Amino acid sequence: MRAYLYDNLDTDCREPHEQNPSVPVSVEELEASGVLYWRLKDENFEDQIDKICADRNYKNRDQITVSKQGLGELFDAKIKTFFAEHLHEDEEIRAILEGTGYFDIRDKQDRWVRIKVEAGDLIVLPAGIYHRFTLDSNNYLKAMRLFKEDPVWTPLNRPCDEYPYRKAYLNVIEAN
Ligand SMILES: CSCCC(=O)C(=O)O
Ligand SMILES: [Fe+2]
Repeated sequence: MRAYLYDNLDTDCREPHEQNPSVPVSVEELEASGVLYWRLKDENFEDQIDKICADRNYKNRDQITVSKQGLGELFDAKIKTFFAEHLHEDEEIRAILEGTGYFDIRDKQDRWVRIKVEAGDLIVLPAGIYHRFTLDSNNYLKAMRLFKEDPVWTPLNRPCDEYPYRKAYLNVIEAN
């Protein structure tokens, strides 16, 4: 995983969009915005996932393959929804199984931070954080999705900041 400030250029979102010179963002800075990261080793991958699920009370899991083949005729619409800035009332938890892609999060200074993920990365986006997702130019990512409850997966788009979990998120971030 690598994170850096997004260049905010209006070009294809699948390009790296890394500022020049690059402004790296550390795991600690991501944590300050409530984003958690684990690097899972290849051996006993599932055991590591099971331990994180037990520690963080994640009860359900499924898989998603974000590709033309994986999503079929839903692909274009899903890609558009994923890249539309949104938040959830629950954590967004993804263990990357294959491929690569980008999660963009709005940090606590409201800057776009691009998080490049690859197989072996596990990322947790906190409830209430504004984020978006895109594939990169490889156009393929397979991820395990973990959930505290049964997923009622409701991406809620900006600019409404009145959501209770947005307020709760901001309170937690301000408290840090
Ligand atoms: C790899 S799926 C991530 C896309 C997303 O933000 C979502 O599921 O809401
Ligand atoms: Fe999301």
